[in-house]
Amino acid sequence: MTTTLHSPPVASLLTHLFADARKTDAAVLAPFSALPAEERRARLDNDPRAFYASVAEAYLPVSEKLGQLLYALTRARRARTVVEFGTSFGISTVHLAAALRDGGGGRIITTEYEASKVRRAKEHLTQAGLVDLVEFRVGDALETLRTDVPDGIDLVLFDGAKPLYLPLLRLLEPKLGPGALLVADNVKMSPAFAAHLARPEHGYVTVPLPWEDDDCLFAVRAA
Ligand SMILES: C[S@@+](CC[C@H](N)C(=O)[O-])C[C@H]1O[C@@H](n2cnc3c(N)ncnc32)[C@H](O)[C@@H]1O
Repeated sequence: MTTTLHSPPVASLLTHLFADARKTDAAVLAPFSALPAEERRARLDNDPRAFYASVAEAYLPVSEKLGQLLYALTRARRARTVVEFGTSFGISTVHLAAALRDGGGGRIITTEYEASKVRRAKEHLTQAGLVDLVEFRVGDALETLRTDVPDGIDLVLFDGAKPLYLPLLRLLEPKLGPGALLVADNVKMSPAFAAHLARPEHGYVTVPLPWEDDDCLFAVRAA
């Protein structure tokens, strides 16, 4: 028996997308990577909209490991409702949607600034045979997720502009179901978000994922 994640159309699409991402991102991000660390940090923190527009050709995907974890968590949670902040070209969305398919269905609401990225993400989800599970919202997540988000969210992936992690969490908190799962990538760049989750009175149990090449945080809404 094979999962949707490992089935031929999805597995070969992901192999191709990860390979293209390695090649494309190295080229697109080269000028940014050449800047001093402080300058890179300032660009990301001060004007994330301009930063993401300047690298709109880059995938900036989750790692293969994090993709596998997203699939596993979505299945384990028996998720029906998933929210994703940061669609890009849809690599993480494919993992989440494959898990929903294997778990019996559901809906991913995913949101992205760049309309050109959403077009490509839709193509990828269509190639994977998973597009029916995904609702794409184009625009700033703080606006696109302000309305029409159902109660009882099972899992949220935070993978967009880091200064928005905490405001978005606050926006979505009333909609989180008991035991909801949160996964945040590059969380060191969002210390206020990590600090909010770490305070016992906020009701989360958090686990940093100890991956040397990535800084992800996993949290459960436990109370
Ligand atoms: C790290 S990439 C997402 C990668 C994607 N999750 C994947 O694994 O393929 C971040 C994306 O979030 C988008 N983004 C950043 N801030 C956003 C915001 N405030 N609203 C909507 N999209 C945003 C960027 O344009 C970029 O494409």
